[in-house]
Formats: sequence, structure tokens, C-alpha cells
Amino acid sequence: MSLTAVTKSFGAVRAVDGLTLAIPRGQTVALLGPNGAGKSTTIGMLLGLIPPDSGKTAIFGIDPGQAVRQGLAGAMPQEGGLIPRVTIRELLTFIAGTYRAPLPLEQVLALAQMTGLENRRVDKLSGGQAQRVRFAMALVGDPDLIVLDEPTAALDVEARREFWNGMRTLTGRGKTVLFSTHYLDEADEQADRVVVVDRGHVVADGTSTDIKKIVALTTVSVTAVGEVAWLGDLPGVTRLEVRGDRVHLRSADPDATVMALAQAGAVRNLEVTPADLEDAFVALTAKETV
Ligand SMILES: Nc1ncnc2c1ncn2[C@@H]1O[C@H](COP(=O)(O)OP(=O)(O)OP(=O)(O)O)[C@@H](O)[C@H]1O
Repeated sequence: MSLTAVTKSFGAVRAVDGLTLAIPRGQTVALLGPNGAGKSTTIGMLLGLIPPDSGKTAIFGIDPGQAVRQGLAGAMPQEGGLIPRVTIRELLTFIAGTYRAPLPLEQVLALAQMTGLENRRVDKLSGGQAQRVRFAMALVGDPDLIVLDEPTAALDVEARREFWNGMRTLTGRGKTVLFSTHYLDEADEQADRVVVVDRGHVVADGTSTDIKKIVALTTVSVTAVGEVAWLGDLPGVTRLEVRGDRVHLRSADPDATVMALAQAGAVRNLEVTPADLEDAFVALTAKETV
């Protein structure tokens, strides 16, 4: 699927601003970004639900709306979307009727880890179960591309874990997956590729390891003794922060920083903390503001 230089404004707000993204078949991609970054609008355009002001979108080379109607792409609603007072079986059977070649109900239930629950009413489910029903709804047409807008928002840790277990079965079958998330650890754990979006365009694109490398965010910290401002000039240091009696040095070259600390005799209770994706994300989006 691809989005090429897509732009969308709502009044004076430019929600998506010249965004380009191509995802090859079989890849699982996380779309990561702060509130209002343009993730939902991007997904809406990709699915043909929101017409872009300019730019092009395609799913497997064809018009997105057509791809969705043909069952090539399946999407999961963020919340709601469940008709009350029907059973899971009735709901999924109804949706299956809208596709030409739906997956058999048993397979959908198995993929969404709902086997045995098919006679439950959809309004009597736990949050995690309801989310798995929405996930099942996205799978009924047996799509090759699955698009999920914040699939685990509002789920507790256990429900998130269950959800991703089901997803892994699908990615193991070579499906292409695009999901948006606020949970940075989730992007790190679940995606082959992380695309960071801010103010409507892509600010970073790579594996989570690549993104950590781009921003080189290792923190080297030592216990402060006396005047510490000079530590900010050590090799590799990009930022100095003093908290209590500790000095925290952000470093793009932690080996060089530690070596210089040692030479200066300033190694006291040394701690070296590697970057996590959350740090990388904050730094990437903050950098844009400068
Ligand atoms: N239908 C709309 N009408 C007016 N403004 C909109 C509309 N949809 C989105 N916006 C604005 O466009 C910008 C991008 O919104 P979007 O929902 O795409 O971001 P997001 O990254 O999905 O955010 P969140 O993580 O909060 O869901 C925001 O400033 C939002 O307020």
C-alpha cells in the first residue's frame, strides 16, 4: 500500500502535510505519534474514508475504496462499532454476508481467539473481548492488509497481551499490517518497522533500533561532586541535567563520554542507560520544534 505526498486540512488545521509512506507486502508497521499528529487522518485516507486534498493513495495498486469493498483490506474501528443485543456469531455472520469470499466463521473465531465465545452477546463482553470482536470484524473478509487505529487503546496490560498474541498468528501468515499506537513499547515489540509521524509528516522511519541510533540517546550518569558544568563539554555529550546529587549526560557517543569521565577521575557510581523508544520518540518530535 502507498500514500504519496498526501495532504489534508480541516479548516485552518493541516492534519496531514505531504506524507509519503509505502509498505511492502508482509510488513508490520507501527504508526507512532503524539495526539493530533495526523495518524487517524492518514489511516482514514488510506482506507478511502477521507478524500485527500492532494496526493495519491493505493492499496495493492488499486483505489483504496475498491480494495476495501473487495475484501483486500480490513479495518478495525477504534471504538464502538458493535451492534448491541446480538451474539458474536450473529454479528460476524452478518458482516460475512457483505463479502463475496468471507473466511469461515470458525477460522475468524480462532484467529481472534474467540472460539467458544460465539454465542455470547456482544454487549456483555469485557473490554478485551469486545476489542477482539472488532478485530474479528476486520478479519471476516480475509484481507491481505489489516489496518488498525489504536487497537489496544483503553485495554489493560493482560488484554493487550492477548490481543497481540492473536495478531502474531496473522503476521505469521504473511499479512501486511499497519497499526497506530500511543504505546511506544508496543511499536517496539510488535512492528518490523516504526514510522514516527508529527504534525502531519514522517519524522523518522526505520526499525526501532534504527530510530534509537538516529537519536543516539544513551544516558551516562554519575554522582556529582563540586562544580559540574564542565561535564557538558565532554566528548559525545549533547545535554547535561542535574537531578539531586546525580548528573545525567545525554550522549551520542557513550564510550567516549565514559572514557573522558574516567580520565578526569569523575566516575562515581557510574550508570549507563540505553535509549528506549519512548526517549527516541520524545527527542525526535522535540527536535522538530526547534
Ligand atoms: N474531522 C475533523 N475536523 C476538524 N479537525 C480535525 C478532524 N479530524 C482531525 N482533525 C484535526 O487534525 C489533526 C490531526 O488529527 P488526527 O486525529 O489525524 O491525529 P492523531 O495522530 O490520530 O491523534 P490521536 O492520537 O489523538 O488520535 C488534529 O489537530 C485534529 O484536531
